[in-house]
Amino acid sequence: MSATKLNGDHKINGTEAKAPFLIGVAGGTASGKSTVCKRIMEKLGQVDVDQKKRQVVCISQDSFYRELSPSEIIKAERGLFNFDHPDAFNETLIYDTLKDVLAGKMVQIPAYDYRNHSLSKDEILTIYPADVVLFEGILVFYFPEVRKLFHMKLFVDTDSDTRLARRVPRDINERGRDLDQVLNQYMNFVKPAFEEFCSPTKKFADVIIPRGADNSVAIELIVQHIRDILNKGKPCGVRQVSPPKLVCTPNTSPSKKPSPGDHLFKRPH
Ligand SMILES: Nc1ncnc2c1ncn2[C@@H]1O[C@H](COP(=O)(O)OP(=O)(O)O)[C@@H](O)[C@H]1O
Ligand SMILES: O=c1ccn([C@@H]2O[C@H](COP(=O)(O)O)[C@@H](O)[C@H]2O)c(=O)[nH]1
Repeated sequence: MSATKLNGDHKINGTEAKAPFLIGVAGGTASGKSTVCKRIMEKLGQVDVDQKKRQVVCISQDSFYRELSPSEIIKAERGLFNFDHPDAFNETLIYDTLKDVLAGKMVQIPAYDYRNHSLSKDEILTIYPADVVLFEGILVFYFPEVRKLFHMKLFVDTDSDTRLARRVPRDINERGRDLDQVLNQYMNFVKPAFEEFCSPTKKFADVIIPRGADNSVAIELIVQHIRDILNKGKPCGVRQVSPPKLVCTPNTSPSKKPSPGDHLFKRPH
């Protein structure tokens, strides 16, 4: 799954691959994990940047659902497969992929096709080496070996009624489900698995974000912390990789007015 080609900042087959700062973002379904990641990327001026040049990238744990057998697919179509159990994920592939990411390698991962309960054969996402990698999903802190890889762990803590109220329209409108299927799956699998497997991982978080993306103060603090860590080059907590060498340089050149995406990180000369 990992590729050997590295982008311009790296030596192909060399030793100077960039080691990113790896952030895990966990939380219950529809808690706002993806939205929080998007806000972080926006605040770091990354959203409009070309994929190959992004300094902050995001990977979804959903790209690591394991392939289902034909009988499991039939169950899934009836809302009878437990996609919220740790066994639904390919733990080894998550670990190996994150190790490659930490080694500064480019990785290619399939998008997840929620309508067909399978990894997309057509949409392959290329994750180029970056300075900061966000890895988001319901069970990203569940597997101990995976958990140890993160430099920072965030848990998006949104009230379960709010999460259900968001999940129902999302699953119907974006994931091709009907109301009965969504509610049955929620009551039979999603809610019990959240309580058994996801919620207990909150204790591993460095930062808990109540109310998810609505919590702009928490997001701003996290973004500032990421900037500080990158500037200092000395992340605290688990350290398995060298920090990226970045300095925070707002573009204040008198000849050029700063514009929204025009800020934050610049490599030292
Ligand atoms: N703060 C918020 N206010 C309103 N809607 C939100 C908020 N955060 C997320 N949503 C919506 O809820 C749904 C789930 O959010 P998402 O970020 O995809 O959650 P997750 O990644 O945890 O599943 C999406 O439709 C999203 O637009
Ligand atoms: O085929 C599938 C795969 C996953 N799900 C549900 O998705 C959520 C995880 O995604 P979030 O974006 O974090 O909500 C999980 O609760 C699974 O139940 C699915 O329904 N079908």
